[in-house]
Amino acid sequence: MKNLVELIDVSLSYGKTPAVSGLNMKVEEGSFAAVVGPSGCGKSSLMKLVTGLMPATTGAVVVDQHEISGPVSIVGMAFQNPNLLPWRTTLENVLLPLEVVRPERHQFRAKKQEFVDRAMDLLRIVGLESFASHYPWQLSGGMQQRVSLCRSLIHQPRLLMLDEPFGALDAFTREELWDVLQAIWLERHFTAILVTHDLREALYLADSVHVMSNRPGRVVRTVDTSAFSRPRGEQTFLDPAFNANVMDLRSDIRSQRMPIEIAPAKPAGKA
Ligand SMILES: Nc1ncnc2c1ncn2[C@@H]1O[C@H](COP(=O)(O)OP(=O)(O)OP(=O)(O)O)[C@@H](O)[C@H]1O
Repeated sequence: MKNLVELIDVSLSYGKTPAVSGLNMKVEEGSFAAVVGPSGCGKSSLMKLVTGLMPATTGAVVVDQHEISGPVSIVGMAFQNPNLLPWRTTLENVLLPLEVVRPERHQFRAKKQEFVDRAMDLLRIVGLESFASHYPWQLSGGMQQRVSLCRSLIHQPRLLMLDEPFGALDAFTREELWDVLQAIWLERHFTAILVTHDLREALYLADSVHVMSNRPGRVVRTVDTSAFSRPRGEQTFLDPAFNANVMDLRSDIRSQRMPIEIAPAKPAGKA
């Protein structure tokens, strides 16, 4: 299988601050990759590099066999905040990218029924078919995030970038959404890169988990999780190998974290 994304010895600095350095990573077409690491290690910077929103300071970012030098068109993005437009229904929110992005915006009137069918099909997979006419305020946080996932896939991107998409949800809803995302991915088989702080989420969803070092970030270890059969579910959490992997990742990240310096307490009575 060919790589859809490849980062080759990439560095990115913000002024004098190096965010990532010596970053190498490969993501096979059709696979699901996750990126974990200590806070501030450069996970969001990696997202900006792969989508072409930020150019690499040195090194090369290759997407679909081409070294990129600007925003990438084959990508869809989903973030922690679903950012739905409150005056639009679920269906209208999902359709929004097709109304504003080329080439679909020029075909929107002519192909509207086809686009609506496409949106309804996505809403069916995430279990929201009967909420197509509801407004965001009539939906729970988890339902809004499902809509956001459908919106990020409506233009049929080959690459889906997910930046902490479930970070704001409660633990139960989050786990529910893991299965929703897994279901869409199993049906559509796009390539996915998920940035997350949640190690169980990374291991549950991905085929490979890339662990980043402290800033400036680089990949220090890649864990192959393809041994856990799909679809994953309750049985995966009960697998001792899964939990051993969680513990290993936890110790990887702990060893990367900056030590927190705690000033010694001043003796009582002294200013
Ligand atoms: N616009 C900027 N200007 C200066 N420094 C920046 C800028 N954006 C990020 N940084 C620094 O670069 C480093 C990497 O930031 P980035 O947001 O990529 O990390 P992250 O791993 O996504 O962080 P977190 O886990 O806290 O969300 C951080 O130390 C941050 O302080």
